[in-house]
Amino acid sequence: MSYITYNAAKPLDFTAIGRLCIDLNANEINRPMEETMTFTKYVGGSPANIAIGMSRLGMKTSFIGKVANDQMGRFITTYLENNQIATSGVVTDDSGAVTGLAFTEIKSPSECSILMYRDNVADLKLKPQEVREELIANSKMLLISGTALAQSPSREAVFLAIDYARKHGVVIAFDLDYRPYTWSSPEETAIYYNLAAEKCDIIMGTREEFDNMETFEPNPERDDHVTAAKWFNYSAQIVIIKHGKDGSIAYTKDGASHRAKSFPAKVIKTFGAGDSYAAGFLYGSMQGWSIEKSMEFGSAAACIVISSHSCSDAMPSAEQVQDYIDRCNRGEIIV
Ligand SMILES: Nc1ncnc2c1ncn2[C@@H]1O[C@H](COP(=O)(O)OP(=O)(O)O)[C@@H](O)[C@H]1O
Ligand SMILES: O=C(O)C[C@@H](O)[C@H](O)C(=O)COP(=O)(O)O
Repeated sequence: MSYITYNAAKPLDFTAIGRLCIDLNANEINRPMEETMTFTKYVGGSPANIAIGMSRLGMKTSFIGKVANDQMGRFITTYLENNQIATSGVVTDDSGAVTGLAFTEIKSPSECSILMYRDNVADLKLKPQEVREELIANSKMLLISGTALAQSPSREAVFLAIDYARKHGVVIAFDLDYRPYTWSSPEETAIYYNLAAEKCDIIMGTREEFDNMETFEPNPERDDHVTAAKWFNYSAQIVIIKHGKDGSIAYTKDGASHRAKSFPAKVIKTFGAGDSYAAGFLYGSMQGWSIEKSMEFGSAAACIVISSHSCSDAMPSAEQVQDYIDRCNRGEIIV
């Protein structure tokens, strides 16, 4: 059972709204950033990574966002176009805003962190009037991402996109994607995350990300079941709580829970796991696969990305993901 019905008449499979940024991933790995001298540039930002993942998996994909009017902004737009992602919804800032940067530190395969430069970033300047209704109306799924709710006018742009999606029968997926930068208080974070989550069909996040939403409804045991149950009183059909290497649990509106183990992986760095998992899972859901099969696909896609240097550029094709699953099942991936 797949739990979600997509409108097959819509020409676009997937539209994401939110940040388009740059990742600068440390080339000299297994050391602190203080000792890192060179970085490789990739397109980044969680919703951008997920859109690239969906496109690599063969989904007709478009993006709604804002880029800086500079070399980095043009690099991002060109990369999306080269990856068959429609950019008619990507507007260029005219206020002198800059491109958000995420420098990544890879101290060890399990000790990774991100140093973000996000003052006056173009992605948070997306205005409601720049959100093209027809792009959303023509999509089977809209993906929103929590960081875009951190500031106005991007916050209002995302809420308008949600309204358009609901008006036109578009499935809404919410990747919580919590980045502390640009949020001003735990209360502000919880209020806007909750307001958005109420309207979404699929909600995905890590345990820590869901904790941030529970400021006003403490869940002292950090019980996944308690967390998920709340959302079935609103619009949610599926709530996924991710636990890194320990796998993930999907709760569904019928009261069932579905667990996915992680696959073995030769990990280079852990970031990018969530974005590739999201792309793999959402792809499976759009194929009408069971929750378990979709989660398995997401988990294997995550392994491919965390075994690679980049997030966006390493997003796999469906054949690569299936091959990874087959190799794991044959015991060929030994960590
Ligand atoms: N070290 C790991 N080894 C294998 N799979 C992993 C590992 N870390 C994450 N994953 C896979 O990626 C999924 C998402 O990872 P997680 O770390 O929970 O999300 P995020 O990157 O958003 O923090 C997990 O459910 C798991 O399937
Ligand atoms: O989200 C960002 O702005 C940075 C990402 O591009 C980054 O590479 C990353 O951290 C991915 O996040 P994750 O998939 O949740 O680990």
